[in-house]
Amino acid sequence: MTSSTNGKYDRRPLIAGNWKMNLDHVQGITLLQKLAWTLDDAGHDYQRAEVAVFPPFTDLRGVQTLVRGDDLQVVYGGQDLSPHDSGAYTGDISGQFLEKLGCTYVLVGHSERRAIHQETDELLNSKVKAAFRHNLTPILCAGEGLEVRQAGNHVEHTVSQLRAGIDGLTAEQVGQLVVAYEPVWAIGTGEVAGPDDAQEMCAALRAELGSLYDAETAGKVRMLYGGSVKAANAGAILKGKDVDGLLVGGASLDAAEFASIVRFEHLLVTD
Ligand SMILES: O=C(CO)COP(=O)(O)O
Repeated sequence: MTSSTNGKYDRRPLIAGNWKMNLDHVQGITLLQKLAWTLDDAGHDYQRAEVAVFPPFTDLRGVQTLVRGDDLQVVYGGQDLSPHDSGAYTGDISGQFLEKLGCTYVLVGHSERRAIHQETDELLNSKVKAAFRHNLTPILCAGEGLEVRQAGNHVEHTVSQLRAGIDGLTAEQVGQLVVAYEPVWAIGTGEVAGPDDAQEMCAALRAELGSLYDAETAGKVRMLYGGSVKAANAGAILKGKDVDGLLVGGASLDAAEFASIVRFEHLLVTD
């Protein structure tokens, strides 16, 4: 991925910051303001690389107000959503509410949701469908743990998570999807999958979509890599031709670091 037009298909690079359970709504606004200023000062062209943040739910209203008030081009989304639209689901958040708050995206199936909350592929499939019902673009996360990687079954494992997550979607929906490959062993550990690993998996995921749907549909899907991404390694990972962006955790909490990931020179090459 070296441009905003990846060959025949227009896959605008997406650099996404997952804040996880960090930053209260005041801290969140401060970070977003700083990020926007830094990117503006650098003359960032959002058409060349889209920038998204995923704050905690309690920050979203403040983020919406700031984005609207200051006319920011940064987009945002929820870190999760309920498979249901409303009702007696204490503690859950409906896609309907996220849509009302101006969210563009929603993360589905982050490995921390899969591991800590035991979310199954079947549940995640209903969350993906709930996202589409509320005009949110799901970012479906998939990736293997260390044991699976060591056994050499990482491609099969991750591809099967993707297959289960998109069960029953139309080709039109799949074409809008974003998929994030996040190897669990590389999240928050400082271990990064090598650029070749990221490319191998993104290509395998795309190939699977090609065989389940068709090449044109698969060619539209943006594939992100996530796991210990920093400004120092972002460029090498983004060189993979099937890697269309990054899902950044820890480094997205530092405005300057995240802005330099967004601004990595490879994103700015014109073709
Ligand atoms: O889980 C991640 C993003 O969703 C990756 O987190 P880190 O970048 O902190 O490893």
